[in-house]
Amino acid sequence: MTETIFALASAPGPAGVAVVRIAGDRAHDIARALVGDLPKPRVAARRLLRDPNSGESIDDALLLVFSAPASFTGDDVVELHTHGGRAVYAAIVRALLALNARPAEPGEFSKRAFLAGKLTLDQTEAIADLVAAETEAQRRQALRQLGGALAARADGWRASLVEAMAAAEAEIDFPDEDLPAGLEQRARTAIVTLRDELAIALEEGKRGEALRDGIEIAVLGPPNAGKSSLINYLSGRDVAIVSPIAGTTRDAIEVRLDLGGWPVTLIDTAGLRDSTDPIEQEGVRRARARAEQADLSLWLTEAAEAGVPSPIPGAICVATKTDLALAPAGWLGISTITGVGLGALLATLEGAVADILATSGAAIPTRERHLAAITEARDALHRALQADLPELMAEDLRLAARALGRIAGRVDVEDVLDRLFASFCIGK
Ligand SMILES: Nc1nc2c(ncn2[C@@H]2O[C@H](COP(=O)(O)OP(=O)(O)OP(=O)(O)O)[C@@H](O)[C@H]2O)c(=O)[nH]1
Ligand SMILES: [K+]
Ligand SMILES: [Mg+2]
Repeated sequence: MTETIFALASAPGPAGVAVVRIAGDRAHDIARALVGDLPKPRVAARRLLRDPNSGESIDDALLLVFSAPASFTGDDVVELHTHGGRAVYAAIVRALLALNARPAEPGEFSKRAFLAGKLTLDQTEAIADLVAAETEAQRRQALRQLGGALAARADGWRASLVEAMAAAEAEIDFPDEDLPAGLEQRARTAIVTLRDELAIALEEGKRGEALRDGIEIAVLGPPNAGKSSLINYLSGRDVAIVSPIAGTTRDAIEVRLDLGGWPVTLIDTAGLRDSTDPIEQEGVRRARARAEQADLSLWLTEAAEAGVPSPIPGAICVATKTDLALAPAGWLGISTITGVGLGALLATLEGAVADILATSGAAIPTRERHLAAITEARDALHRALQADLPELMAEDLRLAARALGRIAGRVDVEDVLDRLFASFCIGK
């Protein structure tokens, strides 16, 4: 018996269409109380939605019915495609509450889908990532994971452990027998290969995680270098105050950008200089702190004064205001007034970001949770190779398999479920 839950599956209106999802054992009965007879499963039909108590019409809607187990959550599901007005939704909520359906908790639909075996745990995470994806690269990564690529890879790792485990178990069960020569060696080779593959996956996973979060680029330089002008130019908006007064920017200002498909946060900062103004000093302190956290830094200096090398190690050096003076050799020259050099700057940034984020396109780990499981497995394999008793080796191999099983949610799921799904939005 599953409780019947409901939620708005689309963004809150006003909108052309809103989708209300109802799932649970009484979903079909509840829908019948709202519309009368139900269409066949998976065949859309137009119905008048009525309040079951007053009989008053609520909306002219499209109805989609799914029967357990052939639905997203695995139980009976009804989708109401209504007009996307707030009052329409409010009236539907009143009717559903009166029919004893309950508002869904965040992530509850996905959680049910996982518990019904419709999706692996990492696939449910991929849904959350796909919903949150802002750029092409993020969308592709989430879609790969939704397709089950990561779960399949983790299952492959577990499968390759089986041979090693069988060898260790054989030594435990038949300690005095002549086991086939090379059995132990084969097991060791399998463990070493897997351990190295996990180490690579961990490296890739850092990129996978970074792609979910986006790359931070700090824009640094002396006062009046044109930092805020560049931020405004690249974002196409007037996000930061620009003025001829040195020390205009105080707080770090963040702008999210889609840089050729890569998610990037540009950070405008206070011009770096020694100042006696305590507020400006605080701005300079914040600028330096952000520069240290950032994945990439741009060092901007007016072309007329760009002889001095950048004090920020590894920064991309940009000479500004090239409409007034020539950029020195080795510096990227830009002018936000004429637009000269900005295409080249964007291309340079895109290349640098791609260097940080580009992955093999394979099923890479994307979350801290995945990385923790892989780290645990790698460490267990490392211990297994050092074990001098087959019992100890077998135990470490079991621990490694268990850790890898956690990625897709095949083992030990209870402790992660509530935390994971609570971070989803309602209706997912
Ligand atoms: N000629 C010319 N002037 C520019 C250019 N870019 C910015 N400026 C001017 O330079 C002055 C300073 O620009 P800002 O963008 O405020 O410089 P900033 O580096 O953010 O300055 P602080 O926030 O004070 O550190 C403004 O008067 C801008 O209009 C450019 O490409 N050419
Ligand atoms: K300024
Ligand atoms: Mg500024």
